[in-house]
Amino acid sequence: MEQTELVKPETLDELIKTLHQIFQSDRINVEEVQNLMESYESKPHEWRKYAKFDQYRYTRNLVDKGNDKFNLMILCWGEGHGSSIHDHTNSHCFMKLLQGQLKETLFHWPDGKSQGDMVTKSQRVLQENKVAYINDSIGLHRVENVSHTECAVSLHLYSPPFETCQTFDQRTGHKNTVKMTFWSKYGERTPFVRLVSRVFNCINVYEDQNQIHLYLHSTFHTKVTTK
Ligand SMILES: N[C@@H](CS(=O)O)C(=O)O
Ligand SMILES: [Fe+2]
Repeated sequence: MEQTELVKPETLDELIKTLHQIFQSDRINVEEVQNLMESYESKPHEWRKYAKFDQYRYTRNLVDKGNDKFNLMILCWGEGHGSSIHDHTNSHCFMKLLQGQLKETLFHWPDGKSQGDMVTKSQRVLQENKVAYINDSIGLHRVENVSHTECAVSLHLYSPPFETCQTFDQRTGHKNTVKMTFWSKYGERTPFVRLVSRVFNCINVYEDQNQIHLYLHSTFHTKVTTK
């Protein structure tokens, strides 16, 4: 496939600009995107504002909507955090390590007949600045920050964008459809129910594991946490 000469992006903004150019075309050259993302050298001060962590699980933070051709997001993985085994809803998925290390385990799709554990295909540890690629024809995966002392940050590009995926039970291969949400968008924490905030006359509502935080209107912003 034809490839334009790509200049190494010096900043995250330059990388995003070039991604916009590449994704104008309807045909995607996976190697080209992978090389481009790999050539950007991670500089924490450029992405720190998007990197919002949660205590309990990995977070998904939207960086750019790519003219609706792709979603670019930063995922933040605390010590021991990991994803369930999941698919990528017929999209391309590129994952670049911005900080730390992540273990990726690939699985075969369950065949629906055999009982028992899902079959592992391969496993690797991704190092800083490296880019992994997966789509549904390659298989399913689970990503984990196995470190007990270091967090990890990764940059994900999905094209076309998707909002639901399927997760799989490793022991049985049974699947569930799940909705995927953003912990923050463009560096701002995502309110979780706008309606609730109107009813309760509060500024924002955030869900955080099984706690709900209401930020109430008052001279001083009051935080109320419910169980
Ligand atoms: N695909 C996952 C992250 S990962 O485990 O590849 C997600 O978008 O949440
Ligand atoms: Fe994934």
